[in-house]
Parts: sequence; C-alpha cells; structure tokens
Amino acid sequence: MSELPGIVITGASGRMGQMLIKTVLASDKCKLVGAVERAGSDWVGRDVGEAMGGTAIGVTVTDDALEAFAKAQAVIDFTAPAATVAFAGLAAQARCVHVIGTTGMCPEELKKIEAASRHATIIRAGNMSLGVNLLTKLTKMVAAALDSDYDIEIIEAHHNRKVDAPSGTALMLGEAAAEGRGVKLDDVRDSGRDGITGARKKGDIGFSSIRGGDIVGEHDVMFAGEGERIILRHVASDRSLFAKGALKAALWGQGQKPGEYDMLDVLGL
Ligand SMILES: NC(=O)C1=CN([C@@H]2O[C@H](COP(=O)(O)OP(=O)(O)OC[C@H]3O[C@@H](n4cnc5c(N)ncnc54)[C@H](O)[C@@H]3O)[C@@H](O)[C@H]2O)C=CC1
Ligand SMILES: O=C(O)C1=N[C@H](C(=O)O)C[C@H](O)C1
Repeated sequence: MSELPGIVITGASGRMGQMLIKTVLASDKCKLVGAVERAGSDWVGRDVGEAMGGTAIGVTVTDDALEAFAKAQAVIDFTAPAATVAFAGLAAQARCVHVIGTTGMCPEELKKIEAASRHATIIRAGNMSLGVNLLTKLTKMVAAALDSDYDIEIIEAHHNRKVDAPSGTALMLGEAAAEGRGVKLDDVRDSGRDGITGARKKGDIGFSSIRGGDIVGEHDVMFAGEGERIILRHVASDRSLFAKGALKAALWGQGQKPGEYDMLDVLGL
C-alpha cells in the first residue's frame, strides 16, 4: 500500500488552523506531518495535540516552515497575506501542493502568488465551500440574464475578529457578477459608501460589510430592480465546511501540473 500524503497546516493556532488540524486527523486519506506558527507564538515547541487541549499526537509546532514543508506533500495555509506570499516560495522549493485560503491579498501579493505557481501547484480560493462555489456560477448566470436596470449589491457578514473587507468570498461573487455582465470588476466596484456619496452609478457593483459576534460567514448577492429584488444567499454556520473543502483541494492537487487553480477546478463546476 502506498504512503498517505503528508499535510502541513500553517497558522496552527488560528480559528481555521485548529479546524484544519482536526479535519486532517479525522481523515483516512492523509496524515498530519507538520504544524507551523509564527515565530514568537507560545504554541511553537509544543505538541500540537496538547496545545489544542487534547492528548499528544507526536507533531511539534514549529516556526521553521521550510523544514516542515520538506516532509510534506501538501501545505494548507489559512494565515495572513505576507505569510502566504512567503509560504508560496517555500512550498515551491519543497515541491508541495500549496492550498491557499488566506484572503485580503493586494494586487502585488497576488502577482507573487501567480509567479510561484509557475513552479508549483497552487489552489487558491476566497471560499473553499461547495455552496459558495456553486453560488458564483448562479451569480454569473443571473448577472448575464439581467441588464444594468438591476443594481447588483453584495452584502457580507463575518465575526468581529475578521481583519479584511470586503471578504474574499464577496470579491469572488463580485468577479462572477462582473464576468456575467461582461465588465471588469475594477471598473465598476463600489465599496465602503459613507457621507454624501451621490446617487448610485448605473452598472456599479456595490459591496457592504457587517462585522459582529461569532458570525462564521454570510453572503447575499442582491439584484435590485424596479418593483422586485432577487437575492442569492449562502450562510456558513460551521468552519469545518471550509476545512473539508481545503483538504479535498490538497488531495486533488497531488499529481497536477504546476499552475494556479481554484475550487471550481477541484469541484469540477
Ligand atoms: N478560503 C476560505 O474558505 C476561508 C478563508 N479564511 C481566511 O483564512 C485566514 C485566516 O483566518 P482565521 O483562521 O479566522 O484567522 P486567525 O487570525 O484565527 O488565524 C491566523 C493564524 O495565522 C497565524 N500566522 C500569521 N502569520 C504567520 C506566519 N508568518 N507564520 C505562521 N503562522 C502565521 C496567526 O498566528 C494565526 O494563528 C483569513 O485570511 C481568512 O479570511 C477563513 C475561513 C475560510
Ligand atoms: O475570515 C473568515 O472567517 C472567512 N473568510 C473568508 C472570506 O474572506 O470570504 C471565507 C469565509 O467567509 C470566512
């Protein structure tokens, strides 16, 4: 029997990091071979099972990402933009599939990820759930069917610890809507209205962000016309959804040619 693929989780102590570790440990299709945290974290040097409040599992949290990646076939990375850019270079060096869930990357950071994908298999998505990826298809379809008499507004809600806005998912949905309309999102994006904004510009795609409590992630795509509104909605109530999608991506990526892929590729949508 061949060896199961080894997975490293970065950002091990984070909300998604801990969920990913539990998901990998529960799977019979892969094994956990590493857990990475930032230098200075009090998790570094501890057994990750114990750090999570359980029993030891024989994997020590490290801040030496390259050393951890060298033992793995895939890295699942839900951390922060600067860390993810650095990990992309290291994953390419270690010949690991790099699954990126991190959101909030600026255009320059995205270019660096694209450059790393010339030498490595990268799967990146602002949302790893089946439901949201299906919603992008529906959004594109509805946007293509309706003209600009229907105003498109994307409303997202997340917990009070989220640091980026609009969410990665909202931007994915915005891209899908723009694609359906045959325009570039950058040309029609309207985020963060405040003060005397003037009337809404026809054809714009608006974004609004709510932050509060423990909301896992909720997204509405509203098509507001005269006398009617169509609203497409996704509600995530459990982070395991994202972790399961990310693990599916890590396994799908084994043996794929270098390049940047997304969850539509993984899910065959
Ligand atoms: N694509 C998707 O399906 C989803 C994406 N996300 C995204 O994942 C990211 C993380 O989200 P959360 O887990 O909620 O955040 P979090 O703040 O709970 O966790 C981030 C972790 O990354 C660690 N980290 C930061 N820099 C690091 C470095 N240089 N080396 C190693 N570890 C480092 C932090 O110490 C922290 O433990 C965010 O960008 C979020 O938007 C979250 C959920 C789903
Ligand atoms: O930070 C989060 O929590 C989430 N981030 C992703 C995003 O930015 O869309 C995905 C999910 O909504 C949860």
